[in-house]
Amino acid sequence: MNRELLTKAVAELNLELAEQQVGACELVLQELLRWNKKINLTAITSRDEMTIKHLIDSLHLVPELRSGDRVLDIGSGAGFPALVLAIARPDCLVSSIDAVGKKISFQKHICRLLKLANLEPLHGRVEQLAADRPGTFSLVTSRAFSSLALFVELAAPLVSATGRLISMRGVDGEKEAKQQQGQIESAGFGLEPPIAYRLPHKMGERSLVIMRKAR
Ligand SMILES: C[S@@+](CC[C@H](N)C(=O)[O-])C[C@H]1O[C@@H](n2cnc3c(N)ncnc32)[C@H](O)[C@@H]1O
Repeated sequence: MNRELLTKAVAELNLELAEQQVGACELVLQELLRWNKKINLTAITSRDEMTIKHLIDSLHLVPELRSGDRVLDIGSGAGFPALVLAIARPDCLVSSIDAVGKKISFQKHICRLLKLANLEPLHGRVEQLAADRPGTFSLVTSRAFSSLALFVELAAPLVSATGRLISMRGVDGEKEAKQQQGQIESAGFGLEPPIAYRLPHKMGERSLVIMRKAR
């Protein structure tokens, strides 16, 4: 992990991460590289790119969490953003779900290693979770999971009556959200102002599309 890059991003985002939380992020990347030699978990393997595209990108979601949030990260893969959220926000309870067992095994390994009690990695399909735990989560997130419309369709049954959905998207997030505003509203959500940001080292532009359950 590139500590300098991470520390700079933490300061710019006004986050308060203790040394132990920064160390936990470092360990996630170390373990990801180690596991990646045996099972394919990520295509990104350079130190700076992993720091930026996995850790710093995920950190942009941290200020959007409210204390006590019950978060679900759909299609969490090797744990981005779920692992970073759980490390950075011990005041929130994070569940993550992925259909691929080895990805969830990696997240469980990190939980054991870091004694991360506020992360619950679940192996399965989100469609089944919606049937098992309807209306459970105050915030449902995803990154690189699906179209915005499909995310809203799959997340809607899982979110609580006053909950929010946040889709981490590329540069076109705001445009996509406007194009699909009708569908989003018919699913029972209102669009909040999106958040656009740039990753360091010109590694891309990203956006957070935020939707709140309409009363
Ligand atoms: C491109 S990966 C993104 C992983 C991670 N969020 C990231 O940004 O690094 C999408 C993930 O969604 C998972 N996925 C796709 N459909 C799913 C479903 N219906 N239920 C649970 N997971 C699903 C896949 O197994 C895959 O790991």
